Amino acid sequence: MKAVATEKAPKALGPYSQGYVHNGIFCSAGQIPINPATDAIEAETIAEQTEQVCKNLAAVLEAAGTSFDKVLKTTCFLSDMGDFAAFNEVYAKYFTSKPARSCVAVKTLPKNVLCEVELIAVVE
Ligand SMILES: C=C(N)C(=O)O
Repeated sequence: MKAVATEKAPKALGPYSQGYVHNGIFCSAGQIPINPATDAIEAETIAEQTEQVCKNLAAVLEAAGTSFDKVLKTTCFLSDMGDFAAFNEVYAKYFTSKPARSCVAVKTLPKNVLCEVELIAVVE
């Protein structure tokens, strides 16, 4: 089992890793829209926050030796299901292979962000 760690994605906010690879499978931690260069949340709108989340996921996927086209499943957390359409618009640009997905609205997310996404991908 190998922990994934990259400075191109935000540091963990608590007792967890950015992800783990085991037996050809990568499981990521949930990514929220922190800019890893500044450790700050600069993105404001759901579109901007989704874009930052996807950039962070790109970084952990790369560090794990895989990519968006190898993603099997994502889990998406929104703080407001009213953001569903705007979230999907940005999400669809990155997840072009349309992996399996669950999307739920939750009461609050860490740092009061609007969205968080975690994923499972194949590492070949
Ligand atoms: C942001 C997270 N992934 C967390 O707090 O677990």
